Amino acid sequence: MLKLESEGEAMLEKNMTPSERAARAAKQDAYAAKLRAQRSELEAKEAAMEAERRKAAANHIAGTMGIGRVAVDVGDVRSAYEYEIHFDTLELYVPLPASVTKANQLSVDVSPRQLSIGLKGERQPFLKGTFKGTVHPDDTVWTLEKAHARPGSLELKLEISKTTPGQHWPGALELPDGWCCRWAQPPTVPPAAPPPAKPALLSLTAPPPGSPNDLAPLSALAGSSRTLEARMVAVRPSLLESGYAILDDALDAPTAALLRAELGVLKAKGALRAHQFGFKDEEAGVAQVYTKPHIWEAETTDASVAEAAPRLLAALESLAVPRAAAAAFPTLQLVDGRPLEQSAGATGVVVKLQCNEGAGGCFPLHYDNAGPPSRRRLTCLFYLSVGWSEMDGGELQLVPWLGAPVTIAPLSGRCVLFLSDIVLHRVLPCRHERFCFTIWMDAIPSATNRPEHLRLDVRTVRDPAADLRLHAAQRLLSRAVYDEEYARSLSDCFEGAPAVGKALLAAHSKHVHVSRSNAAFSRLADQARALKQVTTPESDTATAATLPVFKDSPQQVASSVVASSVVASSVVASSVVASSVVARVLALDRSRVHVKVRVRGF
Ligand SMILES: O=C(O)CCC(=O)C(=O)O
Ligand SMILES: [Fe+2]
Repeated sequence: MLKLESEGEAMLEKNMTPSERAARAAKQDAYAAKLRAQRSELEAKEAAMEAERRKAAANHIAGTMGIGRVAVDVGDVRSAYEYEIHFDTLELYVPLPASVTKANQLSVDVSPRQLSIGLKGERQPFLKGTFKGTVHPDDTVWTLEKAHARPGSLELKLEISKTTPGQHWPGALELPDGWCCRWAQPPTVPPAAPPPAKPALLSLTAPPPGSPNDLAPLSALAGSSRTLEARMVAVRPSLLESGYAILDDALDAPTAALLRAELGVLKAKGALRAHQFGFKDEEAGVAQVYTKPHIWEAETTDASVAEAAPRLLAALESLAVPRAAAAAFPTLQLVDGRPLEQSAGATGVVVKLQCNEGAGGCFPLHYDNAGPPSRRRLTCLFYLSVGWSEMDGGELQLVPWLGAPVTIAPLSGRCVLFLSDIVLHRVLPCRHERFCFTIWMDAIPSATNRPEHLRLDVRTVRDPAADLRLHAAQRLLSRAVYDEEYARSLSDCFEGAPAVGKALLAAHSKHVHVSRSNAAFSRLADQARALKQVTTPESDTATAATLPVFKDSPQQVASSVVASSVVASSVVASSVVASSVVARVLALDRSRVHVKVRVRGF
């Protein structure tokens, strides 16, 4: 019964008949019932909405229309990718290796169930997974954006349409078991912080007190091959575009000193043997084995090494150079040092330990892969000469095809990488004992010495500089083009063994003579020689005088300008970014200035 509030209503009720009063009460009851029904309907609706909201909130946490950061064990990388799931799209944000600056470096493959993202030319993608729902691959947009969490670097943004809008997705991608991002780089380093002055790639920690000259603990090297890989990735453009790259401080000072000491022990124990090489004397028609003066060597597989320096072997093994190089240069199709299938114990990797005696030990011009049966693709040299000075000699000289020779001091800790079948090189005479080790890495069988690398159709070579710059067929022309340089390097190296030197020189001249009997070949060689003379500064003559001190005489100013342009062209020619360039005037005459250029901070 409704309570009557107003005085007027009370008066009305007083004057009503009983039947009127009953009818009125029924009407009021019906109205109240209707109100109650309406209220409970409203409450039910609100409850349903609240349930919806709670469900949506629960789903949000589980990933539907949610966002997530997927942390995977990727070494230094904090997250593999981030995602946002919207009503009808999935957005992924994938951090990229520092080497990626353009979208066309990436290979992005989207199928209805799978995603794979990698660097073009690399065998393995760095991110792959199965979508937690299905997508329209054709309705996918991907762009490179500045990574909001890592200033200075880029990330890949993918917008992918879900096939069923509004569908619940419990996350974005299912990653394969044990998946690991292969390009690990350190985004944890705050971008504003200055990088460490010269981080060493590979470091054996200092020996614990009381165990001098101990190479343990090698566990300190765990992860250093990843650092080496990252530094190799950074020089990949230089290696692939100019054929060589230089990594300074690849070994830190204590590590280099320890390795050098171990090599010294090997030498002292007689575990290094004199360098020998086979050479077929065409006149005699038989292959002979000769000894190269003042060069002592051993391979790490030699029993003498395992016996004399077992810790050295363990240390070299721990540096994991082949694994890092195979991962950093996938287009070279290198083996990675693990035993090869079907070839009992062979790995395709050779590690040579070397000592050049100071009595002039050197190497004449050669390619490390001169043709079959060699499969060498990458040469990695590590120098160990503590306190090297210019007086000591023993520089490695690379001769990029028709380009300016690059003279590289064997500075302790320095690593030089070059393509074994494409970079002609020699070692200048040593005036001081010099230690180093070389790691040669083979490529898979079909990757080197292919038929087109072993013959030269002279009619198809239009521009001998450009066409053969990175082509192993340059080896066929090399002796004719660098005739005098081969001869000079042979004389330098066999000064102490004149009979051998004479035989080698005669064989070289004969080789050039025979190949030049083909007129087309000879023309091509001359064309290449002409180009070589244009691009090769005469850099290894006369006495040094420092360049930038000249200020007063016009001739001196002019010489600075000429020298600077030579410096600039050498730097460009060698595709190197230099932090400092030292140019030295070696000789000055009326028309030319001969400069020696040293580039630091590759
Ligand atoms: O000692 C060097 O710097 C390089 C040696 C070399 O070229 C070789 O062993 O093939
Ligand atoms: Fe070599």
